[in-house]
Amino acid sequence: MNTNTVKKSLKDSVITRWAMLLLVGFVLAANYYFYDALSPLKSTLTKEFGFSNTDFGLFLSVYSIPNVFLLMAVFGGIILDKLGIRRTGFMFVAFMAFGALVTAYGASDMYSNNGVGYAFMSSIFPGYSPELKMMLLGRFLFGLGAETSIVVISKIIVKWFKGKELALAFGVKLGLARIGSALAFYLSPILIKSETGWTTAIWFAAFFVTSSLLVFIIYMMFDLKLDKQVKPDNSVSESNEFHISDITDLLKNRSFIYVTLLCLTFYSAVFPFFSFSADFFLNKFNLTLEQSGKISLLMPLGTVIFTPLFGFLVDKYGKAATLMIYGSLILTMVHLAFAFTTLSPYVLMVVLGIAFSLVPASMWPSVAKMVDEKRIGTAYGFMFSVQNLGLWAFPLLTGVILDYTNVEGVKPIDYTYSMVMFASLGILGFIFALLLKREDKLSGYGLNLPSNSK
Ligand SMILES: C[C@H](NC(=O)[C@@H](N)CCCCN)C(=O)O
Repeated sequence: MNTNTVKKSLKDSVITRWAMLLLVGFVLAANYYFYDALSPLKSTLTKEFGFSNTDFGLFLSVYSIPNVFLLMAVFGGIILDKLGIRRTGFMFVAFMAFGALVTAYGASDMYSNNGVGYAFMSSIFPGYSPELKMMLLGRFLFGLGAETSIVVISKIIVKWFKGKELALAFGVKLGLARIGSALAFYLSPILIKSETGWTTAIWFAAFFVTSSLLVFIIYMMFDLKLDKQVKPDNSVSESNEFHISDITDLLKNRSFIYVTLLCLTFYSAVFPFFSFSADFFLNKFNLTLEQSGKISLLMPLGTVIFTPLFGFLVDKYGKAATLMIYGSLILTMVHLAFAFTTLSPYVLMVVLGIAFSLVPASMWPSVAKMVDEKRIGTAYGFMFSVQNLGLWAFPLLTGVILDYTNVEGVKPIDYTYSMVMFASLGILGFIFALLLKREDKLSGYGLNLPSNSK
């Protein structure tokens, strides 16, 4: 046997690795679809179950509770680095599907007509409707599974693409996720009008997530095959002991701290805003639900094009640290424009899509430069838990601000103060992006260098 022969594995085949990306992209699209599917239904939930702005904010933010207060994304990342992609992925995608089904059940007539759990939910916290409580439980379980499954998918991308087209792959992966969000804003307002009742919109979302579990099982077969090729005797598993120093080392790494804080502030100014955006356009520009839903979906649609494009540019020319600064600045300007001008929301949402491509396309592959691949699950999990603090607090705060600054039942709802809050988060993100770039000169991770030069 010629010992100089370099053994080819599945990931050396361009077609196979991009096919893997499509498989896990489907799982991610389903995840994002469900996350956003109820946002265009805010006014329907108010009509059907009497949700206030705060109730709606609570419903959005309960997604993050397991990840912030039970540190599930951190534990998920540690479990991932220890148990490996297949077992961890299966477990958390299954949680996500179960949570989605419970949410849909909570909104269904089956449940309202004294279905399983109705009596119990009626007996606790009587200030909240039984529907809201069951839906909160479902979204809690969904969030528990959804965040760690994004960590798993990020690790899958690093596994197949590191040293190759990593930033482009992250960009395409995020593009697929955003197609899920865009579809949600497009389809939900249509599905609520369906003959089978408005809850069809939620059931459809829940079945989409459930189907993604089957797709993940298909991915697992390829993952197993790759592991057998890369570790032929299969005796060395992916598992790895976790040491507390894995976390303390991350906390001592200033670049990692800045990127985590940027992640927290930037995403807190995007996802919570996005969840309220259909209602915001409806109120500020006096539009119908369908019109405002269509404006909202311009942002994720824009990112479908721009994120892979910026990913490609980051791979080829670098400049990730600089692009994160521009992204945060643009984000701030868009929120200020939403707050104080009547500039076309169509244009502003596309510009927001550019900001929301610049930062993610640069941020996630940059982490792979700062952290060893064996610890990447822990690192992404940690970032997600911190970020979820924002995804928990800011939808809630938005709802509270809206209820506080508006008279109940009076339309249109004024969003100015909420938009100022989002713009302030953008400014903080801008500061952390500047600090990250400065730190990179000292640490030498080469965040501004092309992907394959590090
Ligand atoms: C990769 C990144 N996703 C996240 O940061 C998630 N923790 C939050 C997802 C919440 C909405 N689905 C992204 O989408 O850029």
